[in-house]
Amino acid sequence: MTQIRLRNSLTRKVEDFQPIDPENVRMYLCGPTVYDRAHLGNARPVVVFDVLYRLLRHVYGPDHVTYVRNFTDVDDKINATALARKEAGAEGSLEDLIRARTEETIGWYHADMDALGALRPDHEPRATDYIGAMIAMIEQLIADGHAYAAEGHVLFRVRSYKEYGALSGRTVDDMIAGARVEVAPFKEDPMDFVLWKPSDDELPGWESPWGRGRPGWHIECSAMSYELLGASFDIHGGGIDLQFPHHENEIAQSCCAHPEGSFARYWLHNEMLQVEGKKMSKSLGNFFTVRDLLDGHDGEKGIPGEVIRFVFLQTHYTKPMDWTAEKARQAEATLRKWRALTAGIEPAPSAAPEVIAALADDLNTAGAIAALHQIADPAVLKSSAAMLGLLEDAMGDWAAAPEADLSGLADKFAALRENAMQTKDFAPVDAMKQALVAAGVEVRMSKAGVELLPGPDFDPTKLEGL
Ligand SMILES: Nc1ncnc2c1ncn2[C@@H]1O[C@H](COP(=O)(O)OP(=O)(O)OP(=O)(O)O)[C@@H](O)[C@H]1O
Ligand SMILES: [Zn+2]
Repeated sequence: MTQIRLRNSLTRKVEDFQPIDPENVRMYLCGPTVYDRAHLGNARPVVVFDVLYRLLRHVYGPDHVTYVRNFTDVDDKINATALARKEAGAEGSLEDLIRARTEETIGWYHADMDALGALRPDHEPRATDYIGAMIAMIEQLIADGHAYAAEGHVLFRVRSYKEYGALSGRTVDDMIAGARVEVAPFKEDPMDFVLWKPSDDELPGWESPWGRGRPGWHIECSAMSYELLGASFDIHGGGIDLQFPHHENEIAQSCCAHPEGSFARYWLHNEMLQVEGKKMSKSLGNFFTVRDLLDGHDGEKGIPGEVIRFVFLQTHYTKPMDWTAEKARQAEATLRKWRALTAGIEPAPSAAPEVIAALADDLNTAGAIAALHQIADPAVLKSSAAMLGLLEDAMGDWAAAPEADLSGLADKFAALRENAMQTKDFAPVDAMKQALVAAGVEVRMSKAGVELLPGPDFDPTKLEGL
């Protein structure tokens, strides 16, 4: 059996991966807060952990891996978007608007991540379906002296858990000095964090022993992972931005509520997708959405999901990376070549050992791609690329359509339009526009000029004679 090695953030070492139960290898990934479209950075963990999921399924068998990725559908940012809609005159109760917003966002998320070739996890729990489990966990923590209720809140008593800080390698005192901890009069210690908080009538809330309220973010993952994977499981993943405080708090809650278990054994963190050296994030405003990239935006043409995936996989998940148009161009050229080579070919029964070996070496995806370049047999290329979620039929045959070069036609159309301005005879312009539209070309006219973009029904054969 292939020995997988993974860099464990807990020990800061690359270790042999030994599952608790090879019959059921269990992995949890922190999923999105569903208030808006995912940006490109949010897609990086999805692609990285999808590759790990594929590798685990390959090594242990597809029926012996359980992958859970949650949806955080209770959050102040979701409430704020729903409230803004209500204030803008949307109909329905705030609760209906919140539900509509989270449903819509989950739909977008699925469509976007499917387009990147990510397999759906085995479970995608929504936090609002696990409130009872969260309340039970909080009660246990209070009973054991790890948490206390105060003014409608419940707080985790950080000093009650000696190992706190082990994951991020910092002491509690260092953390207080470095972090923006919220000081509140009802806290025993500024480090203590919220497990439960009160909701006013305007906000979604659930009845609890501490009054009507809602859970804190960290307890959501602890409760959902416990319910679906148990007190001890194998791998916990997420972006490095979640290591502190989110993951540190998950560990504290889970290990204190379930001392019989060890919570996650291997912690994996992906580094950030950056824009000019800074994390792409909603709060910095330096983001573009996955959908923008897929569909095209600001005059740029759309990029196939497979190309986006390939670009991600060329950088090791532990390294920060930038998105560049040049990387996308090169990835597209490689994929077009490989897709032409493997079109209509049945994948070989197994993947090339060098590709598996690279992936088993702490997900060396760049090494696996380098190995793909060396494969001459198209059948083996196809089965090996599938380990990375590439060259699969499920991605559609986007590369089958010839690259459309519409710039010559755009120039011609612009010249016709120029001319019509003088002659006041717009019939030739209209005729050409109709022909372009009939060929599935989107015609955009502005003061700056004419732009022709191939639409979803683009058929280049219909352009002949233009
Ligand atoms: N720039 C990035 N690069 C890689 N992963 C990221 C980046 N930004 C967020 N993530 C990851 O995306 C996942 C979903 O996170 P979440 O929904 O909490 O993001 P968010 O709060 O919407 O993003 P932001 O950080 O932009 O506010 C997490 O695993 C997080 O680590
Ligand atoms: Zn989490």
